[in-house]
Amino acid sequence: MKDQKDGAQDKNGLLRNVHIFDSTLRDGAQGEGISFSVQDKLHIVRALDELGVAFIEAGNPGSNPKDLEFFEEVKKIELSNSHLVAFGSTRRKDIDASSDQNLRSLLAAGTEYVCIFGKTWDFHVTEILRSTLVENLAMIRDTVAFLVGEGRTVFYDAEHYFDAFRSNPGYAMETLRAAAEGGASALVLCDTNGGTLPDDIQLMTEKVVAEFGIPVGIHCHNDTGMAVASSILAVKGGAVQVQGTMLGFGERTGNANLSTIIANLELKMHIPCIPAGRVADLTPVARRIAEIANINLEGGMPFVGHNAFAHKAGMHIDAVTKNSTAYEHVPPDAVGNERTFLMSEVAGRSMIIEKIRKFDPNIKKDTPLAAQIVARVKELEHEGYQFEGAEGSFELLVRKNMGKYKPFFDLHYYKIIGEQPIDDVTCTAFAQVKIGVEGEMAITAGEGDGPVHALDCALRKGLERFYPGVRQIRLTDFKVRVLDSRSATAAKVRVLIESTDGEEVWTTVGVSSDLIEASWLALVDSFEYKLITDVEKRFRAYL
Ligand SMILES: CC(=O)SCCNC(=O)CCNC(=O)[C@H](O)C(C)(C)COP(=O)(O)OP(=O)(O)OC[C@H]1O[C@@H](n2cnc3c(N)ncnc32)[C@H](O)[C@@H]1OP(=O)(O)O
Ligand SMILES: CC(=O)C(=O)O
Repeated sequence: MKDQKDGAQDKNGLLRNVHIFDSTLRDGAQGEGISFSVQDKLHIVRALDELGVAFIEAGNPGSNPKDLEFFEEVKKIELSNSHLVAFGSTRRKDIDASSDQNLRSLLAAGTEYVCIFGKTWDFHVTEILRSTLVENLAMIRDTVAFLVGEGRTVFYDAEHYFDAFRSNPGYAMETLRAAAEGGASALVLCDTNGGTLPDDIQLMTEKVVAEFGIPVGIHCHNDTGMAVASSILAVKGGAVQVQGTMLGFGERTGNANLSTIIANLELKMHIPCIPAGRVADLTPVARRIAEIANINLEGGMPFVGHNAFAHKAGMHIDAVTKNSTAYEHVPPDAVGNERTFLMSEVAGRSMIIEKIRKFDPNIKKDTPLAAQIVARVKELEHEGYQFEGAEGSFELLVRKNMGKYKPFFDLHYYKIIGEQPIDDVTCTAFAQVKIGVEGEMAITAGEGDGPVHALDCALRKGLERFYPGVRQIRLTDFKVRVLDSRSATAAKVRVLIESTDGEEVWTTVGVSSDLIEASWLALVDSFEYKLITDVEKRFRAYL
């Protein structure tokens, strides 16, 4: 790494002015609820390499057999943009570096890069290591020198650097000097407890940058909610390596979120930190990593969340359709995300017009139809509907109001019989449905694990004969929300059903004071949505 102004070309010929050091697989794995299998780790390595982070801290080979197995497996992957880094601590006190088992494991991992953390804070040396300040300096110097002697490039993580500097600045600097003397290639300042504010981070980073002729890095935890800001200010203070985790995974409140940092460095500060053009892969990579980690990516996460470019207020939607910069700080596709408009009672005609254009590209904003649909949406939202997350039902509503909808079946009745669960029998409900399709009647029955499942089975059986496409529908989510809990059993409920046919995913909504009826309404919308879109697909294929 060189000076930020010059940029640095690594051995793959990539120019980066700041190096991103991803610790998702190490510090991220210390987050609650995160447990990566070896396969998960390999998938994440591929995703990060595709994004082009410079370094992937892949784990602690001295920690557990899973990390050891991972280091064996990862050798088989050829990386295009990233370098793997093995992580561990300085040698144990009062022994030779060469006989330290953890350091032996680090060498066995076979990575060119190694990251070593050591104690910077005098209090940690005496109270946690229970050693002397002099021995700690020797542990740092010996460890780095030993690994460098074995041909490794060593980054030195100064644990608790900022607390240490406040407590005993002279000793904090001595620890960094010990690492530099050992041959460290970067000094990384860690806000381990995450309690330092961004302006202090910048000042204390500047001091180290001025003192040592070695690249300086930053590693922030998010305990004050400012890890991203602190990392950015450290860069302003001269740091050229930023450590963090994708999506901010990590112990306690997490680590600095690299998806936010990368976007800000690239798009706001114009500091290259991943290969040119790759910032447009940020959202798909972030979502893939969330998927692998089995964590729900927060909708409101900057740049990559589902809501990062979702507009709901009518006036905002109107403005964005005229000129997106009116309410967007960057174009969503700059980070691989998408703009969405959320349908709700606070929407206006512009929002509706965008939806209607799918069916009639020539429609104008002042058409009475737009006002009619807005009024109907607002009326239904007043009754308890919510179309924001129910695009399927909203689309049917638009079609019905435009006269572009013909029902596929008529319901004559449905009946539910609840059963007490019997040992070894999973079905707890029975439903009967009578429908008519173009003059023909069908009475079908279904058993299910609960009344909605039973209704789904009965309706599906009735429709399959006429519309074989319904066999592809699978219900993937079912959510119930009580709308007025003060009315006890008479309260209205809103049911949202998510369905898929393997290609598309759609959500539908039903509202009633009766849970079964609300579920039925959402279920019928789901089937109708599938049927109408199938008809249209066939029609388009025919054309
Ligand atoms: C800030 C950070 O995130 S640092 C990384 C923290 N990550 C982890 O702890 C996850 C991986 N850790 C592990 O798997 C285990 O802790 C191991 C395998 C590394 C060590 O396990 P054990 O040998 O059973 O030790 P244990 O975890 O109970 O205690 C830690 C030991 O390391 C010592 N230690 C802590 N930091 C350092 C350091 N920088 N250099 C040398 N020794 C250290 C402690 O003094 C303690 O030794 P002691 O019992 O002689 O006082
Ligand atoms: C090294 C590290 O993870 C820390 O100090 O926070």
